[in-house]
Amino acid sequence: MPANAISTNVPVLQLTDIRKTFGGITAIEKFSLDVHPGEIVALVGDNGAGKSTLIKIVSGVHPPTSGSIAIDNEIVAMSNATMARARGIEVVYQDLALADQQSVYMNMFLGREPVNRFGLLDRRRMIAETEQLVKELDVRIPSAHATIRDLSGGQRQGVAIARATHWASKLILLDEPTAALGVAETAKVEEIVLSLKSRNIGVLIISHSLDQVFRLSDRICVLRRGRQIGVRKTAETDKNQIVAMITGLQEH
Ligand SMILES: Nc1ncnc2c1ncn2[C@@H]1O[C@H](COP(=O)(O)OP(=O)(O)OP(=O)(O)O)[C@@H](O)[C@H]1O
Repeated sequence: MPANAISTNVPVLQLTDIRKTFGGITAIEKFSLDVHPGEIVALVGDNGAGKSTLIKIVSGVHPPTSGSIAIDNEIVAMSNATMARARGIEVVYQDLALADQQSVYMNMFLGREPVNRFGLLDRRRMIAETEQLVKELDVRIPSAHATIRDLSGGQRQGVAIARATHWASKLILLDEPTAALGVAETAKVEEIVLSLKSRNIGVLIISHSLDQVFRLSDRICVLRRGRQIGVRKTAETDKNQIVAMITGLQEH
């Protein structure tokens, strides 16, 4: 795939008129958004704006109350995370879902381990695929055999993103992927996120850091109290405008 793959016209993800209520609470209202292959879209908004709820809707954790989700122009119903994964959608959370006691390569395949013709774990394949992906994404870890608990926060998040990349054919959802990391680790993880563009995967990222949003995203979608306030091309906006949209304190 070319290093700077160009977005096609068919969105990898198309959300139309999504609404989500929890009892009497309306968490998301009339929300529509497209994400294209190779595009990074940032979701920003204040606490409680509905960002995590949206990620959970796209990852199959919460079915929407109404509205539609299309993957590659096909309307899909995803009533659990397994169905979303089967559609090529993977999520990376801030609190990592890695097995601490296990090796990097076991984590890459957690719950989806390949077996060889004798019905045994195909470790050779797991290690080879892990090593290749870690190299491609430049995730700096001692080896595929390293135990997760011995890695730094940045290395772990690198493994989590590498795992998502291994399984996601369409879309990766990142929910505050660097919230727990230091400056250098954050820079490395951001580099890995940017490298996903060349794999033609769509990325939807939640971040509270506007600096990060401006470093990574192609477009920024602002949410306030469950409503989409607007979408801006990152190159055509600035932090002041986005802050005004998030807070609703100024005209935009
Ligand atoms: N499972 C749930 N049950 C009831 N209400 C919920 C549930 N999940 C989210 N909400 C409500 O939906 C609204 C949106 O919450 P959400 O967590 O999506 O916001 P957020 O933008 O991700 O916030 P933060 O930045 O603080 O994580 C909030 O009012 C929240 O209380």
